[in-house]
Amino acid sequence: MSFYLGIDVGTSGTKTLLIDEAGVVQAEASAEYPLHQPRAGWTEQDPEDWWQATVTTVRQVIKAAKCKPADVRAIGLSGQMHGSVFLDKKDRVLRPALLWNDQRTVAECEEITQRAGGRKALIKMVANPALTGFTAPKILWLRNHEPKKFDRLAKVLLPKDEIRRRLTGEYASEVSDASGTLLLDVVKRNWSKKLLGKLDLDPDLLPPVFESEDVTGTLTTAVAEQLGLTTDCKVVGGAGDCAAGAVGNGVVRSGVLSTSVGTSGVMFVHSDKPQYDSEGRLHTFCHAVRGKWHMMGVNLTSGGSLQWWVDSILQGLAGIDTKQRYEAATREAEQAAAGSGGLLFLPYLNGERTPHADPHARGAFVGLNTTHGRGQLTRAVMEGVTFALRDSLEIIRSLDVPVKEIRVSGGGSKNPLWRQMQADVFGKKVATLAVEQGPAYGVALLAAVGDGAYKSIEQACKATISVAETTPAQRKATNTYNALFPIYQRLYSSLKQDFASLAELQ
Ligand SMILES: Nc1ncnc2c1ncn2[C@@H]1O[C@H](COP(=O)(O)OP(=O)(O)O)[C@@H](O)[C@H]1O
Ligand SMILES: O=C(CO)[C@@H](O)[C@H](O)COP(=O)(O)O
Repeated sequence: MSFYLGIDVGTSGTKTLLIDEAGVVQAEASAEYPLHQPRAGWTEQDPEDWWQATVTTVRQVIKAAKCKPADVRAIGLSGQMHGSVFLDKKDRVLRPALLWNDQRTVAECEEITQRAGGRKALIKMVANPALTGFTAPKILWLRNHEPKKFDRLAKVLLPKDEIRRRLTGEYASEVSDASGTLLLDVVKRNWSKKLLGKLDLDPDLLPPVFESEDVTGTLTTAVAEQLGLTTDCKVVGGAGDCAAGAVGNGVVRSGVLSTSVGTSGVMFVHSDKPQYDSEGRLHTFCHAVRGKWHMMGVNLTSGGSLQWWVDSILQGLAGIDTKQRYEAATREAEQAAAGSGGLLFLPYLNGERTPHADPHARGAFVGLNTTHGRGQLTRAVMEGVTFALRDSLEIIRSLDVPVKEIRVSGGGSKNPLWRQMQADVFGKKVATLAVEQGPAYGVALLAAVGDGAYKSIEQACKATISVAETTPAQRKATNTYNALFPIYQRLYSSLKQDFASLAELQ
């Protein structure tokens, strides 16, 4: 029997699981680590924390599954996208990694756009506009703000690719995650020498780029010993967490769309050819499926908004564990009617990406009155997050991309109220999968494909992934949300200037 490991280096923690060749999960483990915010809008993590979490969870999973080391044939890696691991020539980490939701690079985004010859020229080279979360502006930030460290810079790796380096001793990336650096020619699926030249960046700073199912190396002797595996164990390219999650949801063909309510919110659609939103609100990235692409809208503080609300604001619920806190809060939200009594919430707590690429945008409750209670406020937070996903869905629909089926995933979608709310806000039934294991499952499948257990990723998904349940939209709630959504959409335009003025005062 062959087994495959999937490792997802997430923002809140690393999740690892082991599947057999039929795709059945044998064991899983997770380990959390801190996120550092040295200033408002800055987010950083220590790559060493990711490595320790990887070692701990792999060892736990191997111990629990009781499989023979030689039977673990391949590993797939997934991780939070866009993060920058800066290494010197001896592979020493130069500073904490800047993360996907870090907003410090506004000036560097302008610099990139200008050096590229304007926004249109940039999109032609790398399929996307410059956004603060992406990796290229982080490299320029290091050059502009920490020049001594930049002088020692030898390699820039994405979070999961740093884990790959530690597992195999190899520098490598793959097309889906590399798309989010803003340095990949997304159409040609290789680094854009043209943009690197215009940015005056040495191409050697970047690792070779593979397709997601390609084998990029095998475990080093020391690591194989440390993890209780063998040096024959392969490590495949893997995928950024969005593409990996999509593979884990079976979103590997046209017409199927997935949403994820994690810390971030993602609306992801498969595409057989590169397709663009001319306004650059959706990202156009390579899919983890060979020769395919995807578009996605990303909300920076999606489930993260409910997490903030429940953990930081609902102090009355302190003292009970996280799961119970969410359950208690959402039970109260369930008592409130759809539309939260005319209360709207904007989930832009840390700025936003889709549809408003605005690092200065902030959260807001609008429409408060003295009859509103805690349940309505909690419900408004969940509805605001769901409206933000609908913003992406509307852009996808406006591009004539077929939307036949919506599959929901992520921690938030495990909650029945949030599943129903998504169906009602989208005005379309949503599906949940029999086994929803997210990005770690997706890359474990990629590892199985890389090892030859399946002919293709499409075949692997067909054999292992099935829909368990569908939640239809309720007409009355959909009507309420259809009436509120245009008001929600107008609020950002009304407040945009004030968000900018507030930012100046900080
Ligand atoms: N029981 C629950 N009810 C509602 N939302 C939940 C529940 N449990 C988790 N969540 C939401 O899921 C989010 C975490 O989802 P997850 O997919 O684990 O995120 P990530 O991988 O980004 O850390 C939390 O921020 C929270 O909003
Ligand atoms: O920035 C993006 C995708 O473009 C995020 O999706 C990150 O990849 C992190 O995701 P989570 O840790 O919230 O799942």
